[in-house]
Order: sequence, then structure tokens, then C-alpha cells
Amino acid sequence: MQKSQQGCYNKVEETPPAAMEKLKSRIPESLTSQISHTSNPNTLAITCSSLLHFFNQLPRFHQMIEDLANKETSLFLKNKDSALELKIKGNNCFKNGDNANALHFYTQAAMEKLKSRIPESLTSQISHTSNPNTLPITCSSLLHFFNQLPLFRQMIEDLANKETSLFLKNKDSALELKIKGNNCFKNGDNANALHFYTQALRAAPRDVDDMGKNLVATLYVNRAAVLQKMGLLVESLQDCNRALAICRSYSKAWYRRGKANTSMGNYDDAVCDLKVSLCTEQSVSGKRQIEGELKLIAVQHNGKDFPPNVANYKDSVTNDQPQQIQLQCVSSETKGRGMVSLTDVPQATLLHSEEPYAAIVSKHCRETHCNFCFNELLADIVPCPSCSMALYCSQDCQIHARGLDLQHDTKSHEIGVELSSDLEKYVASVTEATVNDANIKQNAEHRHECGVNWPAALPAEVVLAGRVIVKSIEQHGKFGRSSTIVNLDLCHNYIQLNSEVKLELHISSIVLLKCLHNCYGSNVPLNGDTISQCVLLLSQINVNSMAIVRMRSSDTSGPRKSSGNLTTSTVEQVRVGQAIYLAGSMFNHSCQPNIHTYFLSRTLYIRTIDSVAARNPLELSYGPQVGQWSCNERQSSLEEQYAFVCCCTGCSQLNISDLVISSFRCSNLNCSGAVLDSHLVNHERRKVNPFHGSLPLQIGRLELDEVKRVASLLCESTGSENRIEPGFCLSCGAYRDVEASNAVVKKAELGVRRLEDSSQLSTNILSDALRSLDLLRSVLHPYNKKVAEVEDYLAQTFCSIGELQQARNHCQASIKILEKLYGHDHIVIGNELVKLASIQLPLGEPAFEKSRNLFKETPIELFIRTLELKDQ
Ligand SMILES: C[S@@+](CC[C@H](N)C(=O)[O-])C[C@H]1O[C@@H](n2cnc3c(N)ncnc32)[C@H](O)[C@@H]1O
Repeated sequence: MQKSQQGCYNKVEETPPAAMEKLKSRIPESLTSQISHTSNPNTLAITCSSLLHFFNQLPRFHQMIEDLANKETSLFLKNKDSALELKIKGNNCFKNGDNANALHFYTQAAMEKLKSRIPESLTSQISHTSNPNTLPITCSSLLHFFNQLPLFRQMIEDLANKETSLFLKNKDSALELKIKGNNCFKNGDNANALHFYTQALRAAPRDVDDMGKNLVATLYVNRAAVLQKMGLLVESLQDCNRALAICRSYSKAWYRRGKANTSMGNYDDAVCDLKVSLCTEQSVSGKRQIEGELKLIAVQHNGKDFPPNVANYKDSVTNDQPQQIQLQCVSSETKGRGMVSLTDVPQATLLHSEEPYAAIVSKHCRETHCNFCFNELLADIVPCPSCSMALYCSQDCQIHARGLDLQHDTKSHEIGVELSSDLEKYVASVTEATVNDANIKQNAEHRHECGVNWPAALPAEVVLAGRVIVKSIEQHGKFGRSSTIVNLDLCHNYIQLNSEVKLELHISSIVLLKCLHNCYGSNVPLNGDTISQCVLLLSQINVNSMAIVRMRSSDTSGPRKSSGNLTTSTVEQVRVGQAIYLAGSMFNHSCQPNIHTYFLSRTLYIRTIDSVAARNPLELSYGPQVGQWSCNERQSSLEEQYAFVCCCTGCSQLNISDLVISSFRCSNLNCSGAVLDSHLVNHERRKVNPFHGSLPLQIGRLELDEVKRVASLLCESTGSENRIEPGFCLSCGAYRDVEASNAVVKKAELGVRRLEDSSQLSTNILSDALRSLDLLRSVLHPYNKKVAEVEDYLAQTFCSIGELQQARNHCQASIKILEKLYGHDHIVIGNELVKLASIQLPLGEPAFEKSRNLFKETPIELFIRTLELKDQ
């Protein structure tokens, strides 16, 4: 990303000389001249007094003095660690040209400082006694206090003032980048040429001229040339279309389009493109070149039929429509609202699909995924026309995100020459806007964020709240007429939040509304009522927003990924965005869900995993699932994030997965029973009704003979909690020293960590890791999740060095364990089988069938198809 010419954001990272330079640049010309040229010892008192008077009016000056002289906010005092750390992180990002993350850290540092200035009494009121009813009072008091702080005023100025934005377009830097791109192109360095042209497009203002042509159009045509050289013909064609949408009479764009169409075998279109190019070209040499190209097509294909036209190539669109299943929202005392179906629903039925009320790309995916549809960005990135921050995969997405108002009116860009009626029709068909969606204005979620710093500086969920508020006030037309700015009717967890979070929500809400107020004026009133609505909205986002995930294409030769608790089950998934779905928010959680969610573009899809009887709750997993984490971990996570104690079947009835997932192996080598530590035992004992109903069912599903025998024993004995004793095998009762076993696990983990941390893989490190796996196997139960994770990590490692047979063996070992933990037909097993298939394909082994049968028409199925295509 380009460093802005405007200098860097916020005094937090400003060194005193830099801040002084800024102050200097603000002094009026007349005063500067008076001081510089005419002042002398006799007039010094006058010039000094004038300068003092001027500085006293500048918030930046007050802030600088505050930063320099106030002991309380000194970064060198104790307890300022986090502000200082954040500042250092910001500086590092800034040095690397990563303005967006630099802003994020500087703002967090400034927020920390703000927090430290709030009087103790107010902090305590917010943290300990505030509730939804008293929120308007605490919000109003905090706003009143902040309004008096120069630090706060300066922060808002830095965040919301367009003039000082780091994301403004900048013609000079666009031209500089264009030259760099041209040089790379001349030297045959296509990858860098592509990079520089894209960066130039990010920086280029929409309506500036570069040697008589629109700069943006020129850059698109230049990039089209690179893309064509790289063999990316569809992308090249798209860039030509983008240039022509701006300037219809751009001869070079028609010429380049003609070349791309020729390469794709679209000769009819190529001839039309070149004819239009010929009519619009001014120079004689240019005309000759185009005529040469036309002749070439004619000679090459004289008398032959042109191959089929592939210009109308489109991505295969999945027309997934939910079946006509009637869903109903019902209420229960323990879970609040939830969803049921009025009829029986078969397995794998698509129940629901929904567009988000508001959505936002994850910060770490801003540069790699489309900021509207969240698909991965390809080579022909389309930047926002008004700021240098947002990136899109297509013009369509860009228009949806920014609205139509800033698009070039193609009709006003007349072609300027006489064309035959056929060619005129052709020009119109190429250059007319293709987006005809009535919802475009409503969806223009990025418009209010364009060209200011705060969307990059504030956390994603706060920016998402901003999108919800703007949509809400635009939808309900309540501009300036009401103090209700948002009311989504979703549940929230404000009361259960810890004191620190409550305070942070107050601060974030005031900062966000102040920034929106800057843009919308009195249409976003700033008072205790509106701020408290924002605080509640953020608490609603906390418990209702969904993470939009995408499959990561598993490149077997790619870098190794770090292992960890989630590795084996979510390795193919990347969290690309976060969204609020209003109806989707009505589905409650179960650790043994009967429905699952997936996303295509921004659309949420919900499908049944099992058949579900009429009026039974339809429940998805909010993250934790049986087989993924132990019961204890699931419950803590749900309590912490969603503020409820889960009583689903997985958490209230004994199941095999929870018994073995973190257990040790029996010290008797002939027994495959499980040994639990005291922590796990206590948890399992707390499960209600452990020995009735569900247990035999679980056993049947898991087909785990040895543990089945153990569990049957437990079933048979009445009141047999005593049989679950820490350190004793559940099957044969043999003793294992759990503490000593834990020490072995820790040692083995060190060996695996060395492998994870190594940038250069050596035989020693790999052998060490394999020995560590053996150690783990010697003390942990064969179906312990940790063993599966290490197997999976080793599979990735062997993939990365091309030892696919080893990779396949470890991957299969991992899947074998996961099948026991999750059950054979769980979606996680589908993910794992896809991964296995991606290893087996290059080995020439048959794959896929098993996974295909599991998950018809889900993204996994699409992914399998992609793998097959890649292989052909
Ligand atoms: C996305 S909302 C689901 C709809 C919510 N029940 C409502 O009434 O609006 C998430 C919240 O629902 C409640 N919830 C969801 N699943 C639950 C469960 N299994 N047991 C208890 N409460 C649950 C929790 O309060 C959680 O924070």
C-alpha cells in the first residue's frame, strides 16, 4: 500500500519533530513571513504573542502539549505497557507501508489512553452497575466527559476528517506507480508490472487526465496487456471492458480487446473490436497496426468456420433454492427464540438461504478477498473508485458496495465517430452497465466509509455496527426525525459482559457515532439514547453475527500451517468475513447439531445434517461440537462468548467422544480402555442422566468395540459414577499415573513445536517429531484428539516436501481417529476426505467417491469438482 503524502496519522506515533513540522505547516503565510523576514529583537514580543494566540486555537497543539507534558499519559509510566506496545506495533506496520494496520494499532493505543483518563467514579458506574436501562445515562456522562478532552477531539479529527485520510486518491503516486509498471512490462517482468498497475489503480483518482486520456482507463488497458501476456485472457478482456466503460472512444482499449478475443478464439468479436479500434484511432501508424491484425485473422481463418464463441463464458452459477419447508420461530424458557420446521425434514434438505443485513470483510482478508462478495481476489482486482482502501473482484461487486452514483455515465462518453449501425449496437452492448439491481443503493454499504481513516482504524465489528446503523436509518427514513437509529430486535448479552468489555463498548460506540455524525450531521444524533443503542447493537453483534468462511484450496506444495486445537477440523476453512443475518440469528446452538451452515458469496445456506422430525428444534453449532473439543472446553467457550450454559445432548448425556477425546491409554497393553484425569472425571460426572437413553445409540454410531464394552459396563451398573475414577481405566480398572503421563505429553509436544517453528525443515527435526508422535501414542488413548492433530500436521509437512505416501498415511491415521470422535458421516470427515483426496490424486490413487456421497451440493462438493478439474 502507498504511504500517503499527508503524513502519518495521530500524534501517538508522531515524534515531536514530526508534530512540530505539522504545526509549522498550519501557520498562516502572513505570520510565517512576519516572523521569518521582518522580526527583530524589538518586535519579538508581538510575533511571539501572535503565534501563541494562533497555536492556542489548534487542537493539535493542545494535544501535543498534553502528550509531552502530562505525567498521567506518559508512555514511560508503569501500566502504559499496552499503549506503548500498540504504538510500537503501529510503527512497525507504518514502516512496512501497511497504513491500515498501523492506523488500527495507533487507534487502539489512543483508546487505551482515553480509557486511562476516565474518572474512577464513571468507570466504576459503567463497569459495575450499568444495565440496558441505565445505559443512556452512562453513555451521556462519558460523551460529556470525552467532549472536553483535546485527546478525544484530536482522535476524532484524525479518524473522520477526509483531508487527513491515508486512503485518499493521489494522482502523483498513481503516475509514479504507472511508470514503475511500464518499466517492468518493458523488461518482461509481468508479475511486478501487474502489481504496480494494480497499486496505481488503487491510487488513481477517477477523473484525471494522463496525456489526454483518463488515467484509470489507461491503467486498465496497460494491465490488460500484462494479463494477456500472462495468459489470463478473461481477466484481460474484463480490464478492457472497464476501460471502455469509462471511455468508449479509447482506441487502444478496443485494440487490446480485439487481441484478447483473438487469443480466445472469439473471432467475430475480435473483428468487431478491431473495426471500432480502427475507426477511433487517430494515428496513421496505429491504423496500420490494426489493419495488420485484421488481415491476420482473415488469412488464418479464411473459408473456415470460426470456432465457437466463448466470450460469453460465465462462472457456473449455483441456483440453490431452499425447498418449500415451512419454518417457524418458537420460544422456550431456557433458550429464548429458536427455529423449528412444521413438517418432518429429510436429511440434507436445504432449509433456508438469506442475504446479510450487513457484512464486512475480515481485516486479515482485506487485501486477498473481495470486500463485497468475499471470494478470493484474482489478478484483475477492481479498486474502489473513491478511496485506496477497498478492493473488489469485479465491477459488479464494486458497484454493489459503493452504489451507482459515482459510475461513469457511458452515454456521456460519446464515441465521436460515425459507425455502422451494427458496430454501434456492438459498442453499446460492450460498454453499457451490466448491473441492474434495484437493491444497489440499499446495499451501498461502503459509501459512508470512503476516504476516511476510521473504517481501517476501528475493529471490524465496530465498522460492521456502523454499516448496520447507516442501513437502518436509510431504510427507515428516520433521518433527523427520531432518536432511534437502530432496532434489530436481536438478543444481546450486555448484562453478562465483563466490566472491561462494557467500558470498551461505551468508548467504541461514542467514537463510531462521532465519526458517523461527522458524515451524516444531525441525521445521526449524538446523545445518551443513540449511543446506548449502539452499545446494545455491539452486544447483539457479539452473539448474533456469523463468521463467513471459505474453503482454502489445499495446495499440497504450499507452506506448512501451524497446528493447534482447530487444525484438523478447520484447516480448509478461512474466516473471510463477519455478517448479520436477521432470520439466521434465530437458530440456537447444539454441540450435536442437526443443521449446518455454509456460504456461497455472501449468501447464507442452511441444510439439515440428519432427518429432523416436525417441531423438533433446528440447531446449528456456534463453533464447539462434540468430537472437536472436550465437553469442558465447549461449555467454557459458549459461556464466555454467548453467555449460556449448554444443555444439549452432547453436554448432558454421556457419549464416547467426550470420554476418549482427551484421555490416556490404559497401562494394560491388551486393553484399549480410556483413563481420565480428575478434571474430565468431574465434568463427566456432572452430566445429567448419564446411564439412560442415549449411550447405546452413541455406541452403535461409533462402533468402537473396546469403549463400547466399557460403556456397556457403565450402563449395566446402577449409580455407577464411582466407576469413573481419575487415573483408573474405565474398562479394566488398571491404574495409570496421570501426572507422569502428562509430563511425557509435554515433552512430546516440544518435539512437535520445534517442527512447527522451523523455517528450514531438517531430517533431524522431522525424525524428532516422529519420535514425539510415538511418545504421544505410548501414553494417550488411540482416539485422543492430540494424536489426530499431530498426525494431521505431519501429513501437511510431508506434503510440503513432496513425500506424498507418508503424507497419505498420516492423513489416513488422523481421519481414522476423527471418525471415532465425530462419527463417520460428519461434515468434518467430509473435509478430511477432501484433503486426503488432494494427496491421493497426484499418487494416482482413486479418491472422492466416499466424500461425494457424504456431501452432495455443498461447497465441499464444489471443491471436489475443482480438484478434479485441476487434475484433468
Ligand atoms: C443467535 S441467538 C439465537 C436466538 C435467541 N435464542 C433469541 O431469542 O433471539 C444466540 C443466543 O441464543 C441463546 N441460545 C442459543 N442456543 C442456546 C442453547 N443451546 N441454550 C441456551 N441458550 C441458547 C443464547 O442466549 C445465545 O446468546
